[in-house]
Order: sequence, then C-alpha cells, then structure tokens
Amino acid sequence: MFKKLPGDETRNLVTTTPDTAVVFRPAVVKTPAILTLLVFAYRFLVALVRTVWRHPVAVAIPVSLGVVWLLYDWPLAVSLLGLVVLALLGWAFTDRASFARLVGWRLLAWWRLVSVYRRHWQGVMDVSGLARRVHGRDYLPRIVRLQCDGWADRITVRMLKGQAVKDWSDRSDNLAHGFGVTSCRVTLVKGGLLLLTFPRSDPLAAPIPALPIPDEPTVGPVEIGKQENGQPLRLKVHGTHVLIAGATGAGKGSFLWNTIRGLLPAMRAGLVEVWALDPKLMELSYGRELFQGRYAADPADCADLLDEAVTMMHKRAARFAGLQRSHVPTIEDPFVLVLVDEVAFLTAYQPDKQLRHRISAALATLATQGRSVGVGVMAALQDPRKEVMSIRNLFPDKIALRLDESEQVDMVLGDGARDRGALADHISPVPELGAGVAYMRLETSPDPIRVRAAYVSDTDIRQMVTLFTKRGEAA
Ligand SMILES: Nc1ncnc2c1ncn2[C@@H]1O[C@H](COP(=O)(O)OP(=O)(O)OP(=O)(O)O)[C@@H](O)[C@H]1O
Repeated sequence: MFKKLPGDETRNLVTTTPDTAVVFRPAVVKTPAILTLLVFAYRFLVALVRTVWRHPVAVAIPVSLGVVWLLYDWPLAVSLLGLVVLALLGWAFTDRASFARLVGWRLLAWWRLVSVYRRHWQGVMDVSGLARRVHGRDYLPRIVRLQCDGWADRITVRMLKGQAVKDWSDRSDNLAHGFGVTSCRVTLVKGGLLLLTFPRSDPLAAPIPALPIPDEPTVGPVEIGKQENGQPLRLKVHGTHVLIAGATGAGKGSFLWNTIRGLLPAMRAGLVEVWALDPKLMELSYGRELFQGRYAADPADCADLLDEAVTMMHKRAARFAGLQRSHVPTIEDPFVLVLVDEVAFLTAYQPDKQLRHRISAALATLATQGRSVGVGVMAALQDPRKEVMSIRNLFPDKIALRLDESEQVDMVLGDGARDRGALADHISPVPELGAGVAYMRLETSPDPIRVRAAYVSDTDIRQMVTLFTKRGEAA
C-alpha cells in the first residue's frame, strides 16, 4: 500500500552534473505508518459526515433497519424493509412524476455513479489525457455531483487547476465512449467547474409526425418539433432572423413548413403575413396559396418582392419613429416573415451581377433593420461559406442541419460551436434517422441544442392550404 506513496518516487530521482563528479540525491523522509493511518481515518470520517449531510434519508433508512435488526432481530427488520419497498412502489404507481423527481432519478444517479462513472473515472481520465502526473504526484479531476433525468446523466466536474474548457471539449468523444454512451456535451458552469452531459437515450431517433395546428393565433415562439431532452422545440420568429443551413436532403424544408404551420392561425387572423421566395421552385410552391400573392420564384420577381418588403419596412419605421420602439402585430401592421429557400441561388449563384447586388442589399437591409418593426427573415441554404452567404452574421438565430464538413459547423453556428458539441457533420444521411435533426444556436444562449423538426408531409401542407383558404367562410 505504501509503495505507491508519492514520496517513494523521489528516492529514485538522481541528478548529476555532466562530468558526474557531483551527485544530488534528494533526502527521503519516511512517513511513520501511524501518521498515514491517521490521515486515512480522518479522510474516512470526513467522507462519512459528508455522506450523512448530503443524503440524510438514504443513510437513515439502512441505519434504522440495522438498529431494528440489532434490537429486535431480523424478521422485524425484513418486514419493515418490505413495507418501505411497498410504500415506494405505491408512490411510484400513483404519482410517477414526483416519485421520479424525489426518489427515482436520485437512485439512478447513485447507481450510475457507482457502477459507471466512479468505476471507470480514473481509467477514462488517464487514457484521455485529462489526468496529470506532476512531480510524481497524480492529479485527477473530481466528480462534484451527478444528476440524472429521463434523458441524460449530468456530471458536474471540477477541472484541474490550469486546465481549459477546450481540453475537455476536444476529448468529448473519448469521454462518451469511455463511459459507454454515444455523445458527450461539455458546458462551462463557472470558473473551474464543468457540466458533462451524457445522453442515455435519443428522443430524436424516430421521425416526428406533423404537430397539430395551434388553436390560438400566435406570432411565436411556434412549436416545431422536439428538443434532445424530449421537451417541445419552440422557435422564436418574431423579433429575430433565422438562418437554416444543411446539405441537400437534410430537411431544411421541414423547418420552413413547421414555422408556417405554427403561424397559420395568426395568418388566418391577419396578424402575420408570410412572403415567400422560392428560386428552386420546388419547396414553397406547393403551398403558394398561403402567401396571398407574395410569392416569387424568378430572380427578378424575388428582387422586386424584397424591394417591396424594404419599402414597407421603411414606411413602418417612419410611422413608428418616436412612438414605439418594438413591434406588436396588429391587422394594420402584421408581422411579415420573409421566407427564402436556397438563398444562394439569389445571391452567390445569380449570374446577373446587378440583380445579385440588389437582392443582397435588400436582404441585408431587412436583416439589420427589420426586427424592431415586425419584419423577420428566415433563410435556408446548402452551402454556408462566407463567399456564398456574406450576410450570415446578421442572423441572430442559427440552425445547422446535416453538414458535409466539420468546418462548416462553426461557419453556421459561430466559433466554437462544434467544440461545444454541435456535431452537425455527424448527423445521419439516412432520412429516417437524420432528416430534420439539427443543432440550434440561439442569440440568447451560446450552447447549441440538438433538436428535430416534425415532418410536414405534402398531405399536411394541402390540409394547411384548405384550412387557410376557408378562412373567409369561417369568419
Ligand atoms: N423533419 C423530418 N423528419 C423526417 N424526415 C424528413 C424530415 N424532413 C425531411 N424529411 C425527409 O427527407 C427528405 C428531404 O427533405 P427536404 O427536401 O426537406 O430536404 P432539403 O434540405 O430541403 O433538401 P434540398 O436542399 O435538396 O431541397 C424528404 O423527402 C423527407 O422524406
């Protein structure tokens, strides 16, 4: 046991001058065994007090049963244990949510801590290079606590002094596989403390059918799918601009159509207008009745429609000046969402230079001045390079679906997004597994979240068109 004490290392250290005339050998002071035992006893006591302090109920139950066993023999202790188990089962069946919150997830966290994380911690830290050996002493990052919920294990970790978040995010793959899961997200909690998120299941593994059209008119956030933790995904559209990037077949269309679907009641009520630019003629044309004439596919028509949006925006700004600083949608001044599918067709790939400049200037104007007067832009594109989309930084909210190259992730979501776990280049190209799956980085939160948009089929779009065109009859 004592062989591994750091003091032994120094005995082997010998320093010589080049001609070996002078030899330095450090003096090794042997620690008396009793001192070592006292240190261990002190540590044990501290750990015991800490456990009782942190988990009073978990400690009280076995201790009380042990006391009953000692005082009244085992049959009474076993009967009491049976009663406790029955009471817990009854609770679990009658109020699952509170049982899970107060008991279930804590038990699971304890079990996962003992059986997975503590068991493999040292090995994973050593192999991934996050543990350090300095002057013969081992330094190991410390698990502060583990929390579980239905979706993931979350471990708060104290980093070693001198480590950076990047040291950990660079090794997220090692950590995930080391602990037997498929991914790991690294988030900074505060100086020196990290949160490692290890998802145990994937609620986004299967396609999500189209969500019901909301009953009440709303300008958002609109529910468009699910987040990785199983919570609904609500996308803000009013008061922001959204950029959606993804390789061909990644499912960009489902983000566009879900947004329209969520806004449909507000469109029927006249509080929202969607203006559609569809240069590929494939995506938005299917529901063109929804856009009430504000639909363009030909690049020249697209430029005219964008100019019209800019003029409307300027007129609104002139009317609002000095009276109101933010926009509230009304029938007179509805929220206008300009949807652009494959925006690169209108900007980078547009052969007519004059048209290209006109369109880029109009888009940039809308993106810089539109949000306070109720004009939003939602643009989709395949290739996120700066040459293709020079105004990509004007979009506060960004969505990266499946991308072909890892460098493209930071181009869409901003610097460091991939290091923080946005592995958009790892999303499956199989439509059932990966279409509509994306990483989203919102203006309000630097950490990308993994999401999946529901799938709005052609039938769903036809139903939306029918509902929308019937609005006159319903009124
Ligand atoms: N949210 C989704 N869930 C499940 N499957 C989807 C989803 N969105 C799209 N798909 C499937 O993926 C296919 C491609 O989707 P879509 O055409 O929207 O991709 P895209 O990114 O717009 O591609 P492109 O840029 O080539 O137009 C669809 O035909 C559909 O089968």
